[in-house]
Amino acid sequence: MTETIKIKYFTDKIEKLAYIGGKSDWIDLRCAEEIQMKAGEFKLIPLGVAMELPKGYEAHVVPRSSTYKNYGIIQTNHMGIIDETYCGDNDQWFMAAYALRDTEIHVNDRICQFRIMEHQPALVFEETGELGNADRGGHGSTGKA
Ligand SMILES: O=c1ccn([C@H]2C[C@H](O)[C@@H](COP(=O)(O)OP(=O)(O)OP(=O)(O)O)O2)c(=O)[nH]1
Repeated sequence: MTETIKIKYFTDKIEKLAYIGGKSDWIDLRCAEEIQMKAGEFKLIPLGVAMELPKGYEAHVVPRSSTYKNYGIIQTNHMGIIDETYCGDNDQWFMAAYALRDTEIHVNDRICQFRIMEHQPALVFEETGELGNADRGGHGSTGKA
């Protein structure tokens, strides 16, 4: 099964997105402008694209495994969530980045990746004084080994 994503590019300086099945079906995203950051600096890095996702889907954006090694940045929100409603002509995707060292990122560098996910079902919260279940325990309660 395939799904279609409408995509608008904000620059012709980045390569077009490519879905490559097999090795990984996450799609790499590219830096859309020349970026210079000092250690300790935060920046919203434009990714040069806006998209209309398929109906019923959202997108999740995470760094590539090599992003920290190559560029010294981490993603401040840890995972970017792109809502289906983020589909306006000026709704450019960005990566929220914090630099741990002075760094340069060049146009077209692949800095993060995304996949789409179906929305979860609609949820209602039903308040109760007791859940009536046995406690599982958390925070390492199953031990180390
Ligand atoms: O890493 C990200 C995270 C978000 N977005 C865009 C898409 C998303 O739909 C929108 C709003 O994101 P979110 O809801 O996570 O941000 P918020 O801080 O809760 O702002 P809002 O009040 O706009 O919901 O920003 C990105 O481009 N990259």
